[in-house]
Amino acid sequence: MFLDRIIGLFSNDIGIDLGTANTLVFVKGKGILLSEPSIVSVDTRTGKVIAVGSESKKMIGKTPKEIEVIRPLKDGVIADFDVTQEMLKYFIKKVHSNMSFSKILRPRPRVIIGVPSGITTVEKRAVIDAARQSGAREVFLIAEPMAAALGAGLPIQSPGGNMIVDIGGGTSEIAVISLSGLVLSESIKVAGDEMTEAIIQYMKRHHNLLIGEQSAERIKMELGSAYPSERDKKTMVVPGRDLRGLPGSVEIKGEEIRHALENVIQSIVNAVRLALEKTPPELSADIVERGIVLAGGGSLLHAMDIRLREETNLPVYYCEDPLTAVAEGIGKALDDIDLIRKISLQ
Ligand SMILES: Nc1ncnc2c1ncn2[C@@H]1O[C@H](COP(=O)(O)OP(=O)(O)OP(=O)(O)O)[C@@H](O)[C@H]1O
Repeated sequence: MFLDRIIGLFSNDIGIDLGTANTLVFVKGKGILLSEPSIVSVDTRTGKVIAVGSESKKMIGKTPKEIEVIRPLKDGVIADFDVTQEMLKYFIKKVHSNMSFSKILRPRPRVIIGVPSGITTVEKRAVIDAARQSGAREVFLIAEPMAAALGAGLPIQSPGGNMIVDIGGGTSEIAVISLSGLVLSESIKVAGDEMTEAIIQYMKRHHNLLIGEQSAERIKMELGSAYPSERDKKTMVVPGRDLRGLPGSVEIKGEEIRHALENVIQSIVNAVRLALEKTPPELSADIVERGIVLAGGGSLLHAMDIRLREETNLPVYYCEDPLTAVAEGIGKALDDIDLIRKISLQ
């Protein structure tokens, strides 16, 4: 116990938003020190990790066959345990490498990790084990929508309904929070990455053009939208490979991409409606007044707020920075051990 406290003094506690698309690390007292894609490149002959994070993302679609670019998380949960552990180890080491004590002592931080609210017991164990084996001395898990609500500055500890819609890469989570607890949560495995995939499939089916994930993501950000607007008229020339395998390009319009994304968006809208239907009436009244708060990178799809406003007849707002809300929320929890104990999932 005493030794643990001494070690704690030398270790900067950290919060990790372990996302399907991006991992963010918040260091207590310092803020978000790392934000990198959750991607790892592995040499398949030796099993050795070659690159992690941003370095690895640059390799997508450009590697020789002996290098595999892996996303160790799928749908918000660990799909490849060993690679996730390597990635966590690398990120934890990276944020600690600038701190002088770490040259003398191996840091053993307390770690809080944001996970999807629908996580199973087995998946929880996998996340905790990965963090422990990456050097954590104590691990707490908190539900991503709870962390996002904290990060967005919602009054989660007071009696009153707060609705947060967190659209990430792999999961969309809708939660109603009151008195530091999740009154209800809906978690669906449909979010930003499904939008990207829908664009890849659309280009293949309607334009006979094969495009990579990075091009599809760019189209989503520059042309995609969730509601009719001026963007419908915007055009873009997309390079790719035709079905014969030859390089080619096609001009596409915003309106087409809006239609290509429709099924994915409708699934998210349906999940929000379902959550609203399940919300106890007393809390519904608060949500009518306070509105719905949007977080997560997927919510940045153009006009997502307008679409949800139209579909629910409720006010819908973005939190200050949707991409960092979960990490900021975990950061706030790091300052308050009582709050951590109250909201942690274990
Ligand atoms: N401007 C934008 N427009 C549309 N989508 C965007 C935009 N910016 C980011 N995204 C999408 O947001 C997603 C990543 O969001 P985020 O980093 O919140 O997810 P994550 O936390 O890694 O995922 P999860 O919570 O599901 O584990 C990606 O699908 C990315 O393409």
